[in-house]
Amino acid sequence: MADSNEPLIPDEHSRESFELPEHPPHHGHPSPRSDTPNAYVWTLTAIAGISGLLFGYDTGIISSTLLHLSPSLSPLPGTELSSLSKSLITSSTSLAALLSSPLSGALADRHGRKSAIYLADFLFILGAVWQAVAFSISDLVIGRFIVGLGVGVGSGVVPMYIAELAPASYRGRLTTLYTGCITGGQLLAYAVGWWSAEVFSEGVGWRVGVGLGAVPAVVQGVRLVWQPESPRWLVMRGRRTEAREVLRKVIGQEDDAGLGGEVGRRLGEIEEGVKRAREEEEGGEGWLDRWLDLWRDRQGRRALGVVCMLQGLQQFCGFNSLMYFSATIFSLLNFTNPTATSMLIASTNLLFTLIAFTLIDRIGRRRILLLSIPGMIIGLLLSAYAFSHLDLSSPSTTATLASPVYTTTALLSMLIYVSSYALGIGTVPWTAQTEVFKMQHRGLGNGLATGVNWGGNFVVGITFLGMLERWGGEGVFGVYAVVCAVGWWGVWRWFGDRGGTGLEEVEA
Ligand SMILES: O[C@H]1[C@H](O)[C@@H](O)[C@H](O)[C@@H](O)[C@H]1O
Repeated sequence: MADSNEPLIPDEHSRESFELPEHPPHHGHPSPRSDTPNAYVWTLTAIAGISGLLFGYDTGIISSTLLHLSPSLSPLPGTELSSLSKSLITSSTSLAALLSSPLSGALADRHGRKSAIYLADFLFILGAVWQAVAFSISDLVIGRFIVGLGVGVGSGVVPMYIAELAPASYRGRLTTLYTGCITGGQLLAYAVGWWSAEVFSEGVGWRVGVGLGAVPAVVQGVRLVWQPESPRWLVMRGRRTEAREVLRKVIGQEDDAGLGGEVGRRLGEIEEGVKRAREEEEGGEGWLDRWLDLWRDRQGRRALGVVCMLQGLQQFCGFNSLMYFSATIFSLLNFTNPTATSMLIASTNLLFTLIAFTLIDRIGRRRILLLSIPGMIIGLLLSAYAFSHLDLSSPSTTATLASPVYTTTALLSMLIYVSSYALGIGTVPWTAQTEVFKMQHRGLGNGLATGVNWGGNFVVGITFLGMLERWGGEGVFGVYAVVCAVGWWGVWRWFGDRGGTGLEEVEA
């Protein structure tokens, strides 16, 4: 159990106190090695990160798409799409991601990380084309569902793939780059949605927007041919020579044939980890066996609980209500250009994710969360206060027009919330879930935690508008503030920090 006397923000140098509860102690200080990634590792990360870009693009494009569907897909000419249709179109993607992500880990363990990314690309392309040529709402829902299957597989596998290629002391930064790709994809989607609506006629612009999602998937699919498998997966499959070759390139040193150099040392660590994983594996290799094995293992169970808590907090804090509906909120608040204002939110998300990129390995995952979640709570409470003075029932009420102080406060408070979110909880769960599991549980654990993420995403997407109608902005943001406060306590109580340690040390 976590020591209740443990300092809230432990000394930077006492990384042992960041351990997961009841995690076996390290043998000595896990001094981070200064193994700066070379150009090859950056390139591999960038190519893998295209999956994150597609995740962001395909979830972000829906906000502008919803505004322009009516003439072409309305059941009757001149009618608007119903809220139910809009909700189905929006949340079919997260529902599909929820279904596919838990399976992605087993797939990646059995057929390799690369095969899973290929599958995701195929689904991204098929789904994009399907949406672009949709002639009914159900066509569009199916297209968005297919894309969602791809998003689920990609988000379950890519952070793990990046972490398995990354040098230990840069792992946080490189996996944060993945989140940077997601937030960049969201911003890109807003920009493309705006541009395509300006340039193309009604009924065509949104098709261009959704169809363009196929392009990055084609680029990634082609470039993936030259991408290596993860060295850990190769060792797991007994393909030692290939693993050695990948490590040689990743480390950027000539192979020392086991003469004590970095390549031999890293390969030895991985082999040791795989050996231990095999010894510990009680059951067979099937999905159910792995699940039972993870569940029976005390540390595995706890690791799963902690990363599911983090992924749950990332979603139930309500952030994606802004990603999906900020344009709607800003038009209700009578902003002259709601889309541009939404882009401000998306840009802030991207900017602060990039700042997190520079901080995460230096400050540590636990500390960055403990410092940033209070910022989210302040932003949400300020939002609740501002919304309690605003009337959302009609876009042009005089109450709204007469309250520039409150609309400005609402916008500023959202910016405080988004920037604090992006610094910590928007990023850390993706990194943490690649770090806390033993090798034999990693694929499954990642997949399950990603499933929790998408479950939360789905729930927030489907409930937000209803809650807003029923409780008003002050009620919804108040609830999200309570979730954050409980989450802060959960992080303080249960979350350790694995920054700077080799993935194999999880086995130790
Ligand atoms: O890490 C990402 C990122 O924070 C995105 O902006 C958000 O939309 C996703 O749900 C989340 O998983």
